Amino acid sequence: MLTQSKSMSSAHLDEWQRRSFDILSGSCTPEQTADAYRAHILSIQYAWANAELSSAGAASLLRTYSERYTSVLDSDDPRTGLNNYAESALHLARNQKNHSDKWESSLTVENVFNLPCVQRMMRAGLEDGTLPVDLADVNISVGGVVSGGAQKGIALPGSSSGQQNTHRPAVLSPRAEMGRGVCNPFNGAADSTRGCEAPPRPLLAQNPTPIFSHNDFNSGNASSLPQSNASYTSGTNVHNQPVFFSSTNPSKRKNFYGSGTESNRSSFPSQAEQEPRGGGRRGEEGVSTNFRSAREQLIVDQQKKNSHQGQRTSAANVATITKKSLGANRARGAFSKFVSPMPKQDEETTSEDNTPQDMQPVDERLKNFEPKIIELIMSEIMDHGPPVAWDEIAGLEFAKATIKEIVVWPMLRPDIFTGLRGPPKGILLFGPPGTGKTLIGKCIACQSGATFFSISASSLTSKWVGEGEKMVRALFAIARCHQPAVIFIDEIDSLLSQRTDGEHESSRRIKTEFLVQLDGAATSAEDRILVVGATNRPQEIDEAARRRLAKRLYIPLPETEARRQIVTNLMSREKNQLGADEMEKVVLDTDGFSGADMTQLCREAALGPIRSIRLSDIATITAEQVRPILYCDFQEALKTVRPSVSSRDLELYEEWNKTFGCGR
Ligand SMILES: Nc1ncnc2c1ncn2[C@@H]1O[C@H](COP(=O)(O)OP(=O)(O)OP(=O)(O)O)[C@@H](O)[C@H]1O
Ligand SMILES: [Mg+2]
Repeated sequence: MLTQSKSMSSAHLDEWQRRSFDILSGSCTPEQTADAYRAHILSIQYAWANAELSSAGAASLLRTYSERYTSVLDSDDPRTGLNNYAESALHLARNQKNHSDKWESSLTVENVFNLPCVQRMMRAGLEDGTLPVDLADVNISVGGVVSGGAQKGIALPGSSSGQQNTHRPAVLSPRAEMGRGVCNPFNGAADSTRGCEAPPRPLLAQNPTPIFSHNDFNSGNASSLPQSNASYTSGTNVHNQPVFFSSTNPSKRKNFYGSGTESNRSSFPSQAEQEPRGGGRRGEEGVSTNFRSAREQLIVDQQKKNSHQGQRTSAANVATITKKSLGANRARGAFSKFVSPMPKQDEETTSEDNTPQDMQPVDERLKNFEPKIIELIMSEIMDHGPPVAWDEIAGLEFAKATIKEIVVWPMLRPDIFTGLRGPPKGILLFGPPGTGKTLIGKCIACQSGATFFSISASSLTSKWVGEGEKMVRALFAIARCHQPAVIFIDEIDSLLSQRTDGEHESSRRIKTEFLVQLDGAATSAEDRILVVGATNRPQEIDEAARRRLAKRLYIPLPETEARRQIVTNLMSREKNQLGADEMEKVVLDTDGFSGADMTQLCREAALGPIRSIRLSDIATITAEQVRPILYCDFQEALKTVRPSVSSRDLELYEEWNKTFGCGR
């Protein structure tokens, strides 16, 4: 050995010698011996790789030490070997399920009779009156189902199905017939009409008979089987009298899965019925096994998957109906439920054509629009927010009456508001800031009963050329689908400002499209779409848009009465000691204030009692101990709150109203 490795480096040789000595000393455990041999093998490989050893020498050494190494590993003597192989093999055998466990013969009790050789034998038997193998003697075990061949509802050509209790087997032609013919071989022979009504008992488990093996049952009550040497001991053994079943009776098939009565158990389901039920088949036959063939399992899995998908799809459909899009129909305002901008798992469900459910247009008329655009527009629908009543809007009686006349009533009674009484298709609310234009829009949304689209100019603009026009088109198309509809465009001046030569092409095109759509909405008499625009810069609105927004209503600064109403409304919710004369003084002092300014003044005054509390008390004082709002608080507030609308601006509005407004 050492001579073979003469050329190995001295260091390796030293190691080699030490290991060899250890092995030979007999003091090593099998593990140490195996390790030493493995180190030997590595040394040989190393030496050969470094050309310290010839190939022939390396091969010889490797063979020798590999054999020794494996002999240590495989030896089942615990003193000299590790028995790795046996251990792992046994471990595998113990713990790992053998795939062959799941193998099932493709032969079934149905198809075995379709085999040409079987057919031949049966035909031969029919022709000469004898069978090469008497089916009565035949016990068939296929795929876990044992069947006495003569018991099958075998219908030979020419034989009638009514030939019950005859031992002569017939050719079982249709597959279903054969399946039907397979019966429990423990039937009582005397009552063949009952078919397989004998108490069920495990078949294969007790009598694993090879295919087409002859019965070796003891002869028993064979009187009813004159030509059969098959035997049975009632209730225990197979009796093989021929029994014919009518396989075409669907009720029988159903009964198989029915109440489990004896008669029900007598009929086996056809293959078509058996397969989807998977492993339950044999369980019902009495063999308690949960085994399913791979194909059965596949079918069950697919059914589960399909039904699950079906549920998901229907759930997604419901989601599509109830919640058309992300954010669509979303409640706005502080009290609305948060809707995540991220689509939920269920919402990502796609339909068969892989179109996300959410993205599917809900109306035929919208099919030309991209789902994303529809999505965006739908998200602008204002379903409900904090309700605003007409009474909450102080003053503005003429504007409110006009809006009721042309918005609310026609929406509620379209049958009356027809022809010349038909409402205008566009309204412009203009006036100084903070006078309640947006408030009116919210009130229309609540009170009109129409689908309310609250559109901001920014949602209709896009950096992509052409996208903005599509958005405008989609907006009107969707509004048509949701009639009656109100399209409220706050700050409409930013969308429909006058078209100039220097403006960007895309914004110009959006405007044009909007004007076209506005006209389109106006020309169609049936459409009940109202565009309500609000602006505090009416002079900037394009003249073409101005014409289309036929009813232009001035929303002025609140008059004395309106201011009183605002203050009264707001103070009624707070603890105050404002006398009537003091209230009057407040109202007179606030001439030129807008509704928003009045609100701001009241807020400021409401802070007066809090400011009067000493800093040390602020943490401990109860709400009841806070003093009521007094006139002096308003006086203080009036020092800081100023009207936001200048008289010069006011003149401009008045002027524009005189020129273009529809007010009196
Ligand atoms: N007529 C009013 N009656 C009661 N409150 C009003 C009235 N006008 C304004 N307000 C108060 O002012 C707030 C702002 O009003 P709103 O937003 O409707 O003004 P606007 O006319 O739309 O202003 P802008 O032109 O700046 O958009 C309202 O929330 C409301 O509290
Ligand atoms: Mg506004």
